[in-house]
Amino acid sequence: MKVLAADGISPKGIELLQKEFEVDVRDKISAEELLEVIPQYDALMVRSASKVTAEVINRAEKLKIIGRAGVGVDNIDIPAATAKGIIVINSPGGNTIAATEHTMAMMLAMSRNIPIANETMQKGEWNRKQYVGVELRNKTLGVIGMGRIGSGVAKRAMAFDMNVIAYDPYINEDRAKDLGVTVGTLDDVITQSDFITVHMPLTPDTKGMIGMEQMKKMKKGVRLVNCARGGIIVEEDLAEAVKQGIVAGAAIDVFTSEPVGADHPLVGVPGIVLTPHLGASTVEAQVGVSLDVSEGILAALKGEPVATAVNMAPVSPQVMKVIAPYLTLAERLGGTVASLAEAPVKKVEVTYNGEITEVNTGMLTTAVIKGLLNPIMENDVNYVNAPGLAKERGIKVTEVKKKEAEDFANLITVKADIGGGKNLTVQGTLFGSEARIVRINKFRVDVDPQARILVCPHINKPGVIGTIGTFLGVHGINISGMQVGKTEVEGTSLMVLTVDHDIPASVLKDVKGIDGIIDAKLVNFYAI
Ligand SMILES: NC(=O)C1=CN([C@@H]2O[C@H](COP(=O)(O)OP(=O)(O)OC[C@H]3O[C@@H](n4cnc5c(N)ncnc54)[C@H](O)[C@@H]3O)[C@@H](O)[C@H]2O)C=CC1
Ligand SMILES: O=C(O)C(=O)COP(=O)(O)O
Repeated sequence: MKVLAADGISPKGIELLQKEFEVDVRDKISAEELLEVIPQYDALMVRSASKVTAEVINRAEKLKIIGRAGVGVDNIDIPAATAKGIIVINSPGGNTIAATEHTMAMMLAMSRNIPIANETMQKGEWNRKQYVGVELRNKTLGVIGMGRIGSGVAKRAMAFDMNVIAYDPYINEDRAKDLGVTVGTLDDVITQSDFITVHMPLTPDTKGMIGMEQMKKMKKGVRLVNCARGGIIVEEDLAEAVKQGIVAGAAIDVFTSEPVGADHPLVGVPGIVLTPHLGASTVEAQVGVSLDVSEGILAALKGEPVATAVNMAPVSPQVMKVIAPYLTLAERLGGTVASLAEAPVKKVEVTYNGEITEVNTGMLTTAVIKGLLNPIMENDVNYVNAPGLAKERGIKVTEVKKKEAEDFANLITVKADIGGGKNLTVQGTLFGSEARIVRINKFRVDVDPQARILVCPHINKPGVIGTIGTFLGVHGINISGMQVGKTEVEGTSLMVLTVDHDIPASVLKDVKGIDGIIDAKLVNFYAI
């Protein structure tokens, strides 16, 4: 498989990927070049420079994952990627400290005139009078967006004896209060702050959130910081507000369109400190994001789920720890149902019993669907596209949780409605770390869901098992394991044979014709 690492990704993660894949490193790649080369690649790694548009995504032929070595994914067309079943991952925490510290650096640089003082001194001037600054102590800092970076900035600002007031419509107020932050409305932050810093993603809601109207309501002498995304503060309005003295100063790291040249409205305005999107540019952050995303790509290309996927329901590391051992089991239960079903599945009910019910099992249900659809779909089914594909095919998926354990400490039951009043049920559990199918319909079994199994309900009479063994032997198919499941239904049993070779359709048809065999279905776990 081939990976394209664009935009100057740290070599640390690339080295990790090179152990398994061919990696092409293109630190600078134009939009045209990206469009031209993308069909070759299975994975793409970017920072903020490359724009992964719908056109790029639709041009891709093999692309399975886009890794953003950083936080903001506004340069990636997520709906287009999701529609194509392409996983998009980022590194939500890899550059938090870097961006937090850069925000503090920008606030201090702006309030103490450091950039201009340095610039003039480098020219041989000694201007002490001209560059009198302001202190942070006892000032109010308004933080808009109290996520990872916003909280980090608030914490550090308090160490500078600033009062912090925050606005975030999705904030956990207890957490903010624990930090010692006052929670207010957007208007409170705008009217009460001496410094305002923004730390939210660029969305239709946040775009242009701070324009001339808001700036006119701000305190005299207010200073603004944007180390989040260009466009949250309207650039032309900010330039004008600083020129007119409505805003005393600004420190800006990010721009609506990057890179920025001398013609940008914020360039050359006295009182505005600019950096060329350096928030994440520390050695430590770049190693961190590169490793995070490379590990995610390695996992995704092996078909494993990635907790940092942004186009899937998020899964916390704590939940992931609980559910990870069950993912393969869930997928194989889904695959078993697909292989045993005589008619298209209309509804799937996934029931969880035992301790596992204490966490969000959404990803396990997605794993069941992935397993159910993979054997029957032309294209790869993954954690991103599985729910949408099930919906498209009209398969209704429900989840049931029952705290009480049944015969096993934890149990997953997949019940499929295959129409005509018929259901198919497969149950599985973990014995230690080993997956086991413990029931198929009414038959209690103990099957290792590996390789290939032949599932044969049959009449419980002498000779049936021997006949099938001999028949498969004649066709060169070796049996390496066998189980006979009990049932309350008198006179019938279920034989599950682990076979070392594929069974051609014609042989399978003849197996069904053996006296006493009710049915014969092959479950090929290699295809699930
Ligand atoms: N300059 C740089 O190099 C870097 C910039 N960033 C940018 O910083 C921003 C924040 O990053 P993180 O703190 O890691 O993200 P985060 O996801 O932890 O926090 C974002 C916060 O914004 C809040 N939010 C969303 N909509 C809002 C609204 N309408 N009004 C107020 N708050 C709103 C969310 O509730 C959340 O708490 C992102 O845009 C990211 O791209 C991140 C890293 C480096
Ligand atoms: O992580 C983010 O959101 C950033 O803005 C960092 O961008 P970069 O990777 O430095 O181009």
